[in-house]
Amino acid sequence: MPPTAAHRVELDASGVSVAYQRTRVVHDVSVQLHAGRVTALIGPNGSGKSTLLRAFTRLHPPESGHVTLRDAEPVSALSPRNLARRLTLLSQNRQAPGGVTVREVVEYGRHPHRGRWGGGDADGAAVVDRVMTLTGVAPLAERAVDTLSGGQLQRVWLASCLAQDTRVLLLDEPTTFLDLRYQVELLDIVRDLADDHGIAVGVVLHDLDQAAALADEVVLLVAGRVHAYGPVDEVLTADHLTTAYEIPVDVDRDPHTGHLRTRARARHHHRTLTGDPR
Ligand SMILES: Nc1ncnc2c1ncn2[C@@H]1O[C@H](COP(=O)(O)OP(=O)(O)OP(=O)(O)O)[C@@H](O)[C@H]1O
Repeated sequence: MPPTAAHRVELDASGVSVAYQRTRVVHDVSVQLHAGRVTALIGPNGSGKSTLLRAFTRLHPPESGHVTLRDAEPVSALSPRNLARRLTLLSQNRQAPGGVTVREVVEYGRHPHRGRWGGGDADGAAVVDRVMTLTGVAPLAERAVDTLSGGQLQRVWLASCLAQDTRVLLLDEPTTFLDLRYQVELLDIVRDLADDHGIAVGVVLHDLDQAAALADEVVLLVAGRVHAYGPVDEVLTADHLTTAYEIPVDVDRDPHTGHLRTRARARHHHRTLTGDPR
């Protein structure tokens, strides 16, 4: 179902273009993230997904276009502290700091809610405990983060983002490094945050079936431009995906879940079917 008036716009990106040095890699992209909705950003490697998320947070300010939050507040005008109260980004390849515990990293997520001298965050301890339990990192609380596995660390970063308690949650390939169980659990957590807490989620995913199962809307980027944008069924079509990924993609519906299912056709399928021994 398309977003309704009940789904307020939490982040509105309009005509956003982004460049590295002089090379423009995102071209005139307009996307809205709505309260209680999950928007998946998909597209081939290098199509601009991460760059776009970074532009939303002004880590990489757009060269043109506008990014505004609820009530038309421009992201560019907010103080770092106010911005950190409004949106958070779980980015790829964060480096684990040395000599810091899991609990300290998660507590760091509360920084925009603390007063100048570190006090004034009455809910902080409860929020930190809650998000550590939610993400399954509570048993690791006193471990040094630089001793964790990739998947454990990814969940700590997620907990730290959730501790920020923002209306907009941006996730860049959050299932990377996670084993099967935690991939499913993370996607469940994200869906619950949208459904139960009205969070607006923008998430970069490479797994198209995960996007189909999780998202309400999908943005398909190709070479920095929006190739298709809309409800899952309208974007995850064989035509769009075959054009975007330049490989034949079949789409059908999982009879058990009702979600769309995608399958890229490899050349060896053809050889197997035709009995070609090469
Ligand atoms: N720091 C940088 N300096 C110069 N060019 C960059 C930089 N970071 C990314 N790019 C280029 O910008 C384009 C978009 O990259 P981006 O990382 O946003 O794509 P992506 O869709 O997230 O890719 P992937 O799926 O591989 O993570 C690519 O051509 C990339 O090479």
